[in-house]
Amino acid sequence: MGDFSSLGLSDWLVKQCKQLGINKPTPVQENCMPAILQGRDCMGCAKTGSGKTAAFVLPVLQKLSEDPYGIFCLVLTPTRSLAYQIAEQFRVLGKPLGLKDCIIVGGMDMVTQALELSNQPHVVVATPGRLADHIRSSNTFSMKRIQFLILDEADRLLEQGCTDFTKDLEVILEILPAKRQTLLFSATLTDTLQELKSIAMNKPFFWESKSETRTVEELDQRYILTPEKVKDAYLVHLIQTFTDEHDDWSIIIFTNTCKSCQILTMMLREFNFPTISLHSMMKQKQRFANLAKFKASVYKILIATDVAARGLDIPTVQVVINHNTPGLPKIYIHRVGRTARAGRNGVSITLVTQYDIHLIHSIEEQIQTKLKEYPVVEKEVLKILTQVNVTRRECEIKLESTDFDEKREINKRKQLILEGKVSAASYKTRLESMKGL
Ligand SMILES: Nc1ncnc2c1ncn2[C@@H]1O[C@H](COP(=O)(O)OP(=O)(O)OP(=O)(O)O)[C@@H](O)[C@H]1O
Repeated sequence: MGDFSSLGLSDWLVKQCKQLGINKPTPVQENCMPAILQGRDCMGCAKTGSGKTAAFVLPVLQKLSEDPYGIFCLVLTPTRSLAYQIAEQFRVLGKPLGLKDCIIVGGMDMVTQALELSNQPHVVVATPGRLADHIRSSNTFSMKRIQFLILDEADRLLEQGCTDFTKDLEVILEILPAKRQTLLFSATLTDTLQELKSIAMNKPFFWESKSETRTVEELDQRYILTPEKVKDAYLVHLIQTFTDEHDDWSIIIFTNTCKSCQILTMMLREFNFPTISLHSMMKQKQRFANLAKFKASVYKILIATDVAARGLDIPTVQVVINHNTPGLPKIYIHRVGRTARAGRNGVSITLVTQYDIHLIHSIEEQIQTKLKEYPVVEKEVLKILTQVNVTRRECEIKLESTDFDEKREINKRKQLILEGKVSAASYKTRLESMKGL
């Protein structure tokens, strides 16, 4: 493996990398960076935690240093926290350039963002929805001269999931110059390859890490077969065991809904575990604050929905627990990829009920790895079963006495209005009936 200089990177950037402990390029960097520096479009597919971010940040910074002007580069990414993480990499590596960046995500003040955009930043990192809102509502900035468009987690941006970015992407692509370099990265590009190729128009250089498995070798992948009713007792038991055995550890627990995230957080706190949550029903500022506290190890346990499944890079995470078995192998790959990053070891434990066994089979088929059973002394779990289930029920009752469900309903309807599926008038009627007016 060569070093960064031999890939064509300038001395000042090699020095910046060294300062951050980035000495040797990872395979995705070694393969994609020369093509990007030559001016080619690029699609890079490499496992989670393999350094895809620096693979695009470094060449962009190099090109920017040769001919600096704003707005030079636009990065699109599916989640708000990822936008901050990517901007941070640009900021740290591009410090000697006096790089100006701007983060455009939902949940933050539009006016401040519009001002920042009109201030000609070199790099804009955005989630598609909010950037499209700015394009629709203002003409104070132009992206006509951008050199780079980067789609991070590109397959997620193009898939039509519960948050559908495709309409916003159309609005954004409309204002970008046809002559630009387009770079697409993800750990799971292959499923949407054809759609992606149509965005990277100019015969993209395609690189995929050659490996039989789709998860990293340093990850120990386990499962626990459990009846639904015993799941939480297993969870509490697992966390207690990790707490007893390790000083320097963090755990991310993934669950399928915001409500479940909230209840599990309340429940683990009742057991005095330092727990914090991250889901889309929380205000943006709260989400950032919680993530920062988790990163700083003030809280050792983060309970999250799939809003945190992709891209988050938190080196201290040693364990990922799937409280529900993910319905799609792709989601599993991203979730467990929050641990065992950049060559470190990690463990993932998926709680599997009898109804989820077929999901595990399709996950195993996709990742080309068999999950191993995680050994647990069942007697110990059964000892705490009643206490855990009673605590959970108490938490459910507590949550029901708050306006959590009402807020959830309001959020759902707002989303439908934004997507044009429901009229504002029918929303108002429903809201009034909910309030008993
Ligand atoms: N050449 C390198 N040597 C050592 N560490 C590196 C190198 N390049 C990147 N890293 C570090 O590896 C970690 C993971 O990188 P990054 O977040 O870019 O992964 P990724 O491939 O984008 O993962 P994901 O698919 O989960 O988003 C980061 O902390 C980053 O600083």
